[in-house]
Amino acid sequence: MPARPILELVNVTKAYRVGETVTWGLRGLSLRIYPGEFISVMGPSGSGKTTLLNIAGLLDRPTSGKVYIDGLDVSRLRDRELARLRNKYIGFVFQQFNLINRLTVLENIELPLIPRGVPRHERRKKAEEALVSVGGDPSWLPKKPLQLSGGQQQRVAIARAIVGEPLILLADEPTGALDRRTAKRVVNTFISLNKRGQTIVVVTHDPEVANCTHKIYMIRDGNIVEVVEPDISRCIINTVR
Ligand SMILES: Nc1ncnc2c1ncn2[C@@H]1O[C@H](COP(=O)(O)OP(=O)(O)OP(=O)(O)O)[C@@H](O)[C@H]1O
Repeated sequence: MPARPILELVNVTKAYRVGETVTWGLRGLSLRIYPGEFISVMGPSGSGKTTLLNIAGLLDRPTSGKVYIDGLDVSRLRDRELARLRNKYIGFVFQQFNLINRLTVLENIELPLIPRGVPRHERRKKAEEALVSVGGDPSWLPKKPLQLSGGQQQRVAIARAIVGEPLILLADEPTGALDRRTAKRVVNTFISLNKRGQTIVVVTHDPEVANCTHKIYMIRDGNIVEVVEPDISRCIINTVR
């Protein structure tokens, strides 16, 4: 295992204040993720999984504690610097697809490549490759997201997350909206991305998805309570159902 984690959370808390009420999303969580790892996070509803991904993905800041990306303390960075790091390091698949409905599928997928100055024809090629690799069809490219089914939209969102070859892919319930056959394809995509070195963190309620990863972090009340060894024979791609 390389010495330096690609992502490290140290004693991270997150408090949500609504009026007088404070809800704790995370309560002093620490976590290290090394390059090439493929991990999953499971836990009951409200345990802090989405909060964890938002903080790890630099979409939100902790109330206290430290977040390091590739050894860099991101706590003091301004929003613009955070956004730059996010574009370079992180691909995000959201529970709700979060596609931009007035843009075409192609325009959605190529978005992360625009700040990097990738020429138009190359953006198109990479976008098409990313879409096909997650089981999508090139005929979707000129369409608007709302002309596609929910499962198709989620595949577009995954294509957008991987098109820029991020160092870390963070996925929040990536198969939740997909039928089983499509879910298998998406998990296969994650597995082959990981084999090519992609670091992946997947939040999932589905044990058949978690069992395809290398390590399962169980989270409860804003903290990791257990690390479980997956059973690969119970990975969705190895089940006949
Ligand atoms: N924006 C917010 N404002 C107030 N409380 C919030 C906010 N976001 C999350 N919380 C609270 O923080 C805690 C953790 O929420 P989080 O969404 O991270 O859980 P989760 O494990 O992802 O849940 P689920 O599986 O239902 O998506 C919950 O008690 C939740 O109500």
